Amino acid sequence: MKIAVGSTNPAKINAVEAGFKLTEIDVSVIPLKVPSDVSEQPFSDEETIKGAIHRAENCLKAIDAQIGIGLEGGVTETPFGLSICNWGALIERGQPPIIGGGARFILPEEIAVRLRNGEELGPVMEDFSQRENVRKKEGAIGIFTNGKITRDEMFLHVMKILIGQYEYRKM
Ligand SMILES: O=P(O)(O)OP(=O)(O)OP(=O)(O)OC[C@H]1O[C@@H](n2cnc3c(O)ncnc32)[C@H](O)[C@@H]1O
Ligand SMILES: [Mg+2]
Repeated sequence: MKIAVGSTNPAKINAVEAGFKLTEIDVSVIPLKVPSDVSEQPFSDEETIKGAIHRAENCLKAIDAQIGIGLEGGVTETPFGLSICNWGALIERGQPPIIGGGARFILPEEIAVRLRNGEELGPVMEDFSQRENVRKKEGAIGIFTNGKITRDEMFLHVMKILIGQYEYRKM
């Protein structure tokens, strides 16, 4: 089965491949650079979910895959500080989107301040950690959890939530 993923970020692609490896479904995963049609740095759950859905929809418009997947990273304000939020959408052609979210934590205030001033988390994390391509590797979550949970592990969890719901719908 052809599965199109609306990203070329290896942290996301690895998670999609690892997610389907846990199933009986034989897939070929096709990474596609498609627009999310939301801001580069989504700033609410709503905007982040929209980004994930748009990526999945735009995949299905771009090629003849049976399933489109969108994974989107964002942040959202809470009474306790700015939280990371990550959302995924799995769309089977002709069906409504299946949606699921990822693990969260509150960002240190020095990072949050920079995002509220319009910077993007990816570059801020590179600057803060003095490491390159953080968003494609461990991610902010990897750095601030001391490597306990990396960005691809977090997205793998999202993929399990999506694929599990997809299987449940088929039962
Ligand atoms: O190529 P794409 O698929 O766009 O992958 P991305 O890394 O840019 O990921 P998103 O667009 O989904 O994430 C939105 C923004 O948040 C950043 N971001 C999200 N989670 C992150 C994390 O864990 N570590 C570093 N940057 C992160 C990312 O760089 C973007 O600025
Ligand atoms: Mg991006």
